[in-house]
Amino acid sequence: MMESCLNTKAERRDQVVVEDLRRDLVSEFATLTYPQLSSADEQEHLKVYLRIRPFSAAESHNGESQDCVTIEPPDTALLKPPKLSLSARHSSDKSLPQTGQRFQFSQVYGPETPQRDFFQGTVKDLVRDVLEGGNSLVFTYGVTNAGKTFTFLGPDADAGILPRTLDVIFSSIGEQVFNGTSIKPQRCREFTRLNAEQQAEEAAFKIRFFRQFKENERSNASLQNSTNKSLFEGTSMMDTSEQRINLEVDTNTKFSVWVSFCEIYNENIHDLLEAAPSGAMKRMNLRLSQDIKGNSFVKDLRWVQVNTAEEAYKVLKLGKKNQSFSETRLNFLSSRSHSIFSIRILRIEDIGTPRVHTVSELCLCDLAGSERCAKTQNKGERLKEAGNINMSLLILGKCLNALRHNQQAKPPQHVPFRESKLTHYLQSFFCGRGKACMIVNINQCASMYDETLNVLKFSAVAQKVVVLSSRLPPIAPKRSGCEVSIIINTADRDRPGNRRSSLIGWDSSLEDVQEDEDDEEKIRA
Ligand SMILES: Nc1ncnc2c1ncn2[C@@H]1O[C@H](COP(=O)(O)OP(=O)(O)OP(=O)(O)O)[C@@H](O)[C@H]1O
Repeated sequence: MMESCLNTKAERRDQVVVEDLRRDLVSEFATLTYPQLSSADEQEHLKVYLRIRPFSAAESHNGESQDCVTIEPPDTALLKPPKLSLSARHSSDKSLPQTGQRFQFSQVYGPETPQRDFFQGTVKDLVRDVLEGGNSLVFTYGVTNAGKTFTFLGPDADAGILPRTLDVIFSSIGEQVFNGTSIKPQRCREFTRLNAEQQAEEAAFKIRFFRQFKENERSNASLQNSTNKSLFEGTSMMDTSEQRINLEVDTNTKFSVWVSFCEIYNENIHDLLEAAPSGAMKRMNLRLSQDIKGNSFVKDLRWVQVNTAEEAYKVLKLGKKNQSFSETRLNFLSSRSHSIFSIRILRIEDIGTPRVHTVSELCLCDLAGSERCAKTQNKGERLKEAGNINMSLLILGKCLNALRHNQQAKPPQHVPFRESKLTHYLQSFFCGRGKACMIVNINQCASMYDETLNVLKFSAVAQKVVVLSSRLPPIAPKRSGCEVSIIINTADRDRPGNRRSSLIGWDSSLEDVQEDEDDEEKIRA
């Protein structure tokens, strides 16, 4: 973790003026603490988009195409059981739909939808939001082999939402990239200033990191295995030709872009930007922490400053290489972990000592697919992975159900966010940190009817969840927690008469992040 510029805690405490501290905290909590929403809060339903993938040649050949899914544009899908499905054969079970069920979404995208249209209809607005200082979460949901990774990442020649997001961010920022290296995001909404030594460390990491990329390019050229090749080939950013977003900012406004990439694998969090250790060495487990506003963040996760879309894309590719994939019976390249790629944007007024105005985040999660173990015939490690994947998705479902319940009825139910790492991490996005959008992927195969029905039922609940989105004002001079980092790090901090003392108090309370005790025990064991 970055060091604060004040050296000792005692030094900080000496300077706290209690009344100032109280005033700062009151104004912070008045606007930030949910559920006491202020007028600046927005409430909207979780956006849920359905994407139906096309049949593969083998699926068509094997009679999987039985008109199970019909689209009723623009937002409805009708699911009918295939004639030969297990459910249809058990006609005595009256609880099973025999004529079909309709499900409504924010929008339904059919199998012929190009990646570009899908991106523009779903995620592009969230990219605009993050450039304007908002926070957003995008997550994919669906059974294994339904097209989540295709939608999220896509092949190099047909980029998915994530590479397109990177492209739009950098084409919109254009020349206004902040090339300085002295400011780094920290925790959730804070940032810190780096001293010369820390800046040199960051630069050295980046050189080492991108050197790996060159090495991969070389070894990739000699790869015989088509599985690995399809994942890791493509070393340059494709031209997605996405239209830039017009940002109305003056020439002194600059944007500093940082990315991180981690996975949740068997309930452990791994940094995908750290190379996987060789041999019997285990990956380091990272911990979830919370700032005092209740926002979760991964402690000690590596954030890399990227100045171009190509750099960001390389980070994505290298991280992907470290992710846990395996071949399963249903998907030859199945994600066995939930991967979380986060983009943080610091909007900076770059005159004299640069001042950070907002820290915003777009978090993109490609969730591993739920699966029926009988169908996948998984054993050993694959079975354990599947158990963990299914468990965390089940808890996500429970959380959405409880949120939905609490919005409709009393007494409120406990929302079990803490029962899985995934939901614990995502919690703040459902509780006021920003907007959330879910992408549901299905395939239309007759043999997947039961799973598809479950996914669509899950989506129907999600669609009704209301997400609270606190539109945080830009960082106000000498008031917010973020400003603290500037104040305590600037050279003029000892000038008499400023209100630094109360802000220092706020900062030291931010140091007091909560650790997940279970994790700590696990790591010790
Ligand atoms: N819209 C699409 N157009 C063409 N092919 C697609 C589309 N969506 C998915 N596919 C293909 O379907 C197969 C499965 O897709 P993908 O690997 O994205 O599934 P997944 O849901 O991520 O699976 P898992 O959860 O097991 O990782 C891949 O071969 C992919 O190329």
